[in-house]
Amino acid sequence: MSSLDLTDLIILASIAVLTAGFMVWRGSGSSDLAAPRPGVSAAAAAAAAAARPGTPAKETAKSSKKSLLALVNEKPAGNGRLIAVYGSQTGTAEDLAARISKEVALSLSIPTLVVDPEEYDMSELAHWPSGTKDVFGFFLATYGEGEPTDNAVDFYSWLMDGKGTGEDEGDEEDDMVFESPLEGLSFFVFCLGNKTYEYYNAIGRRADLRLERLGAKRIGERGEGDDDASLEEDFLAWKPSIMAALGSFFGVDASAAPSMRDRPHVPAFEVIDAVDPFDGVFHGELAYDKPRSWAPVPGSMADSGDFVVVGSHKFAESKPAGAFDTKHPFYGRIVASRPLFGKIVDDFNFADAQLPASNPPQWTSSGTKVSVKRECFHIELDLSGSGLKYTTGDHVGLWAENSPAEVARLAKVLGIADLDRVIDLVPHDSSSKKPFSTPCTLRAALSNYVDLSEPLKQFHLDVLAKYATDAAEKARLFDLSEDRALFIDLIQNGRKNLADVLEEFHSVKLPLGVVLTELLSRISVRYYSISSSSVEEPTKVSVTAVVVRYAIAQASGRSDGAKKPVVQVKEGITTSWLQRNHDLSVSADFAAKAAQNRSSVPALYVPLYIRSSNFRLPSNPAVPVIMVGPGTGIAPFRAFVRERVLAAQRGETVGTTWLFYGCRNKDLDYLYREELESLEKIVKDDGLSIDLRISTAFSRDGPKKVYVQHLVAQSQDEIWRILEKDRGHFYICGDAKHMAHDVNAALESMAASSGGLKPEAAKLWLKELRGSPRFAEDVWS
Ligand SMILES: Cc1cc2nc3c(=O)[nH]c(=O)nc-3n(C[C@H](O)[C@H](O)[C@H](O)COP(=O)(O)O)c2cc1C
Repeated sequence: MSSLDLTDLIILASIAVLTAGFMVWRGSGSSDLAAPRPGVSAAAAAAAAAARPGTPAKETAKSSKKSLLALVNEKPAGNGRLIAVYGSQTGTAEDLAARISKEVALSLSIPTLVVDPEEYDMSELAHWPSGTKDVFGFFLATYGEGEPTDNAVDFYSWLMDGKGTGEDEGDEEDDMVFESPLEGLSFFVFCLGNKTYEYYNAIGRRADLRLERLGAKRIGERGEGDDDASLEEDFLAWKPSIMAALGSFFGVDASAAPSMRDRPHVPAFEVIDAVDPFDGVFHGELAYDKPRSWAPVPGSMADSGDFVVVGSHKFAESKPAGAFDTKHPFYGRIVASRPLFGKIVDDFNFADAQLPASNPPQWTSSGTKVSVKRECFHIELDLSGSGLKYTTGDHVGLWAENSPAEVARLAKVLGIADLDRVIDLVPHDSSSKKPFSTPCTLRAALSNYVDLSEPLKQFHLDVLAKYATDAAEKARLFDLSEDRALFIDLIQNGRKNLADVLEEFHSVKLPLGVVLTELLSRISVRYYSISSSSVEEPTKVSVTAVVVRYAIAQASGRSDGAKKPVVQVKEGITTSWLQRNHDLSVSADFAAKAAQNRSSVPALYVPLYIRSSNFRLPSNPAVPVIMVGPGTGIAPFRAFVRERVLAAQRGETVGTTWLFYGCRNKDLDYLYREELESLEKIVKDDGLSIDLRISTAFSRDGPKKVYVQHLVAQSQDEIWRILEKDRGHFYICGDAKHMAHDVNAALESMAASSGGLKPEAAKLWLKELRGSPRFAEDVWS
């Protein structure tokens, strides 16, 4: 097997995960505090209490949004403010909004506020008083087919049609329905998107134009970030222009501010020993007002065929009433789990790097070669008791946990001796919201609340420099924070996280508050295409996940560092956590462990949420379907195929059900092979009324690489007939950048050769098909 470059690997390994997520902890935290412990000042305790988010997020969802206009009165009048609004799913837009705000506060000494539009009544923008000299900065990500993020849906819909119905696209006639034009508003926009998607940065662009048309005053050029190339680079290139525009808007000369090196760092939060809370301590639960207690209930889990059935106890939560949502995930139990790959590795060659003396368990090495284990799991999660429902084709969101090994590594470099210490957070500025539920143990904070796997950004190096006690280390960290090429070479290319850098720079002594709230971001939700059918298994969802795992060479960041880079294996936070859950579920002593009553979240109970999608089977099973889903792109199609075979077993007439699947080797990574072959056999043996076809492409089994788009091209006459004559449906799931792009190209050339259309007409045909309900894509890049 040849070696892969990092981009290939990340694409391969992240297949089936649709990253998304947001504001997990907003609205959590108890409003009650017991008397302070000795050693904790009453002021600190009061500040900690004040920082608890007051309004539970659920209430927000019930349209009791906070008044945006109330913010006008909250801060003393002066030079105005920057109010940074973010539409974010996986946290990038939120992070950029916070970074600009911090820089404006530091360089321009202008007060700032970061606003989640889901929490506020954004329609009050129409009444924003022009005398405030405030600026609104909108950081808006685009998803799906040009859609806003979940937390920006209401705001965007209001902005586009003035009514909040989202039915219009912000046309001129919609201007009329606005209660008043937005003349009082000054604004700028930064768009977050990815060029591989058809609707690149659609939301930010539309919002920018619409704000202007409604009379708002744009104070600086729109920024556009492309996640396919480097969103961070785009942001850094845009930032100076917007800082200059903000400086002139506020009438502040930023060049008069002290240089970054000379500015002291002011921690956003301080960590204190927790005030004894009578409500208890959070042990990693997400987004609840109070810590939860868990009690085992008798009875064993149902057997599920040939799957491994895990444990025999079920825990009931002392659960919060009401519906679950992304801010209040349900804890579902992993009830079955099985590996899907044979013995398979990815090889990496490091000609001039140093391999560690002992190999971690997931890899072997010989000479200059490192072989990393590839793993893929089918994992089933129990929804019973939650009231959560799903439809085949939906996504399930999961919130992962950091690995205990990574927690221990970071604890060691930070000098944390007691991970069971119960802590609370005290904000520097009383309006700052705590990023996660407290009081909690340090173990919970480092395991469940902050993401230890994320590579550091360049501005983090400036913070580290300020806490370095050794002069040479300090100077080097400042250099790394200022010299982009040096940073890319020595930090970014090695995807170094906080522990990696702290292991090199020993003199950095970081306050815990800075670590937990500024250098590490919260663990965000990752969405997976559900691979079970809701008709067949209404109270269980399954995911199909490849573990993200790769070897990387890390060059030393120190000025006096070793010449040879050191090889390290990195793992994705969510998929490696799924793998650990799998290992635990099959471990011999698990049942005994699971039987213990626990105050923390019991093992194998995972926070989850169902997100509905437009990826749907036709309601009439007689309508033919063609599905293209290589790798873990097969996930929703496993469900589609099972559901259609079930319909045939129930006596219904089912149309052509044609799956195009591709992977490397038939015997190693053909996902659900046995299951699919057995379904084909059932169809044949029982004479079911379904035309089930499975076409496979194995890229590494033969002399020539064969991919799904080649199979589509080979069958183009038949596919053309199914789509045009039989009005069949066409689905694609998997990698957006290469596979989906190539399959679309194959469809266009099919329209020309099988359909006899001229090139322009073939283009138009594809465009119309893509815009019709007979076409759906569930893709990621
Ligand atoms: C499932 C998925 C769908 C996406 N759809 C689009 C899209 O239609 N247009 C676009 O420009 N970017 C799209 N993106 C890219 C995101 O907008 C981009 O990664 C952005 O940085 C995410 O910001 P956030 O972390 O704040 O949510 C998509 C990303 C994912 C994971």
